[in-house]
Amino acid sequence: MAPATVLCIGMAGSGKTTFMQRLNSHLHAQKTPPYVLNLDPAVLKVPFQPNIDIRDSIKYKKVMEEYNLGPNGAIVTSLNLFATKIDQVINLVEKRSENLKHCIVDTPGQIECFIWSASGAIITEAFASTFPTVIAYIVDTPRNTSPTTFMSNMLYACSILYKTKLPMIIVFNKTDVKDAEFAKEWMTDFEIFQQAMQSSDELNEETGNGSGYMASLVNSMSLMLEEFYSTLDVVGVSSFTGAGFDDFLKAVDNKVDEYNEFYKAERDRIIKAKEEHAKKQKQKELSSLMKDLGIKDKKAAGVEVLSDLESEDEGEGLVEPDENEFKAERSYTFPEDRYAEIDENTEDDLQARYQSAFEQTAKTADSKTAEDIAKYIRQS
Ligand SMILES: Nc1nc2c(ncn2[C@@H]2O[C@H](COP(=O)(O)OP(=O)(O)OP(=O)(O)O)[C@@H](O)[C@H]2O)c(=O)[nH]1
Repeated sequence: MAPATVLCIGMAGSGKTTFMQRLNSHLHAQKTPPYVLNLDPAVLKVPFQPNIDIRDSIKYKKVMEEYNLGPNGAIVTSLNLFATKIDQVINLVEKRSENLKHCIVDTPGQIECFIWSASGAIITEAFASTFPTVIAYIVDTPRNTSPTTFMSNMLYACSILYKTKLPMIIVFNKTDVKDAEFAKEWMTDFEIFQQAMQSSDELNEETGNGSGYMASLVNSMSLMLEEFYSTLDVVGVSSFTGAGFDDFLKAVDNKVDEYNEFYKAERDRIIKAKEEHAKKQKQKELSSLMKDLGIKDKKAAGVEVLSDLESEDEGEGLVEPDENEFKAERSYTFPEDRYAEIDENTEDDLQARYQSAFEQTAKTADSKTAEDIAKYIRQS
């Protein structure tokens, strides 16, 4: 069975690393030790034993010096370097997957370095396309008791859901300091949240009596958030005491079911659609190439594969030309004797020509894809 991958994401100081440590020991106590990854290159000490640690292969300080980068640039560059090896990492996890129930991943506190970078997307995608993958969004509960801070944090979580398109669990951490009931209530009862906002000093300071532009904006956004909350599982935990970790694991199981039922199907659909589009594109290119080569005997040339395309896309496929018109139009490209050669070619010979023409097209298509990827990375 494929292990459930939990990506721990959260603002700096929300307690991701401590949460990872507690989750690791909790799973060890249940005799189901997880596979542990640390993807934070800048962390000085990790209080758990990771199976794979980005710091073993990439020295963050050296990256800073060598590329003359600031702290965040160095995190992104370290992740870029790591992303080039992600297939090897996935292979390592896959090799152990038979005996694994969970794979847990710690990420850098600078969320944007991970979520909004090309390498973060590559790493997330590599996991999500191999294992059922869930985001655990860690929230520092005591620091989110103000409705505006709370809502900003939830908007950030929403943008992560939008970017990763993966099932998400909101984990209210540090419940030993502040119980998470207030937050759960805000997420389930819109009126209670509105009341909290109206009596919020923070909001009143800016708008006089909580009724200006800010208040109405916050109101509209909280309506949008209601929709977002309905897709989430919410748990309160204390990474210090270990409270709430059984609930968290139940939420992971729940989200894995959701992943298999909805998210995986959606992912597979997108990947299939992309593959089919690329296939059609290649067939189209091949079709016009065959036309340019002036190959008449479609069957001998092995182009019966085009029949689907021809029926779907009339006029764009390989069209049987009128005999006279064909010769008159193409005579400057292919002299008469060449035509004779084509017509009399054996099936094998034509197949070889077809093959080489196809490879040529494929090469062009690949280099275009590579160019597009480079363009995307440069833009993002
Ligand atoms: N009271 C309490 N403190 C916690 C809990 N979890 C973490 N902390 C404290 O919160 C602070 C930040 O914890 P970290 O685990 O380093 O947070 P992080 O999100 O990994 O931080 P970055 O690596 O900077 O992103 C530390 O002082 C922890 O001791 C908790 O459940 N309860």
